[in-house]
Amino acid sequence: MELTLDAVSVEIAGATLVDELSLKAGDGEVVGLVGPNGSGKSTALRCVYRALRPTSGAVLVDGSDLTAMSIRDSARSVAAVTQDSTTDLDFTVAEVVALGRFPHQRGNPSLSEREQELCAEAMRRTGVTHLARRGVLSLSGGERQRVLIARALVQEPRLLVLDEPTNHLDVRHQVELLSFLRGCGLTVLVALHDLNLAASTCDRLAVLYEGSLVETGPPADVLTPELVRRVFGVTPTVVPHPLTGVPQLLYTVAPESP
Ligand SMILES: Nc1ncnc2c1ncn2[C@@H]1O[C@H](COP(=O)(O)OP(=O)(O)OP(=O)(O)O)[C@@H](O)[C@H]1O
Repeated sequence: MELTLDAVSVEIAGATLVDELSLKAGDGEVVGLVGPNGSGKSTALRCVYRALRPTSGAVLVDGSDLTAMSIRDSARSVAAVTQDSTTDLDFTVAEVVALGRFPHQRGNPSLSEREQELCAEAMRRTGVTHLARRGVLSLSGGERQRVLIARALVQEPRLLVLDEPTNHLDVRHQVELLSFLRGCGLTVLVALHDLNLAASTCDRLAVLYEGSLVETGPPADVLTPELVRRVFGVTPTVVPHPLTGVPQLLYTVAPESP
């Protein structure tokens, strides 16, 4: 599925949070949205998973305007894992994962054999099978995050939108999740803070600064010391990863003089 953001702007209370953002993710492409705190990443993603309507511009999937579709129709194609995808109700893990089937169901809440297998497979993939009967409110942050990813997978989306999905995850689960995103074959739009993981995971990066797109391209073209200094205010040393050649950023932490 091809995703296009066409001059998307979001204005709230007179402030422009996203300013004419145009961006494409081709079928099966993994595109990373990076930028400092408050640069508009979550706001842009909200427009894609329909938690927010752009003030102007359009979000298109395979050329069709998302806002012209019913929420149920778009939820069959677009799944989101977001920082606010929490539930206040103490469903079990298995129940939360099964909720991912909701957009595909027509009045019949029981899962078919195929759907049950889909849920089991998603829980295996995300390593939460052993938690199936636990209440989600009792989980650790990382466990809950993996449950939400399992729920997104059973939605069988063609586009996966993830806002900081590695938050709360330990290093093994970060690497596993991002390796999954690399190989899943879905179109992926993911906001990431860790520029090294973003470089290793994404085909292309889009850099946001104060709501505007300042650079887009393959990680090796985008992550220059100049760009990182200009956008993030730190000057890294950029070295190729010894095994993959992907650019990796090293930072120097020195004690501030009193
Ligand atoms: N509903 C709102 N009303 C007013 N301002 C908002 C609203 N939502 C977000 N903002 C502001 O818009 C800006 C962009 O926020 P956004 O959450 O999109 O940034 P972000 O790049 O995802 O940041 P972070 O890296 O900190 O998660 C921030 O300055 C934020 O305070």
